[in-house]
Amino acid sequence: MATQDSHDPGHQGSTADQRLLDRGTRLDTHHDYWRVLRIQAEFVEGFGSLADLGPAIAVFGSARTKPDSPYFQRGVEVGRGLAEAGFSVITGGGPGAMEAANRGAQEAGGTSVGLGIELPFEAGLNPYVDLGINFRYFFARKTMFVKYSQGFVVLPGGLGTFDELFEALTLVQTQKVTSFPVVLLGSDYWQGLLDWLRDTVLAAGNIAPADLAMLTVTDSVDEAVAAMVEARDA
Ligand SMILES: C/C(=C\CNc1ncnc2c1ncn2[C@@H]1O[C@H](COP(=O)(O)O)[C@@H](O)[C@H]1O)CO
Repeated sequence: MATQDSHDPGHQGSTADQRLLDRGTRLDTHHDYWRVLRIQAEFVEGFGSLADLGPAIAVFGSARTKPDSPYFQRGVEVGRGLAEAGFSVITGGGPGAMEAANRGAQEAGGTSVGLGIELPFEAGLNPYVDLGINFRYFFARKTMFVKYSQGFVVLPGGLGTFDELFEALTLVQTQKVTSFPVVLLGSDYWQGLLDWLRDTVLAAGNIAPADLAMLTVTDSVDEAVAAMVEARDA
């Protein structure tokens, strides 16, 4: 199923998130009352569509990863490996690393899920999504990633990927979710972040050693899949 109803006629050129959050509209309380109903509907649709998904892993990574990048290939492999291990694969439904993981999952016969987001530059769901939902609001969509997955595999990415990664880490740190493996795939890309977290953030006392231990960095797709299987079967 792929719903494509996120556009609001009469609001061409802006997104629902902008109308909720952007300067000039923040104090628009009259419309905000009605927005609450749309936000509620988005949660209802997400919960309704994903409730029967079964064990799933979310794969994140850059929307800009090109098909000729080694990380695109790794995305395909991780999608395939997770599907072969019995997981549904959830991504942001967009291009790049998301498309790669959806493709691997679909080609392996797994359930390939895309949680798209309404953006000013519309890209639409990638063609490898079997179960697709388009969200207007980032925060509703982010709830779905965490609620319906049992762990995250994170390929190299930018701000959107960091947002998803650090939200998961914060939820684990504050024990809002427990037993939630987070694997960073690609040591050449991620090791610098790990070094900074250890040498600067941990050294400043702003995180605990246990917080750093939440993260596994690997170059092995098999190891990433194994970490998810181990947490599922524990
Ligand atoms: C940039 C382009 C299209 C963007 N389309 C997206 N579609 C769905 N989800 C997206 C998109 N862009 C970002 N996201 C979310 O953030 C993560 C990737 O962000 P990053 O900044 O690229 O790392 C991703 O996991 C999505 O959930 C046109 O090429």
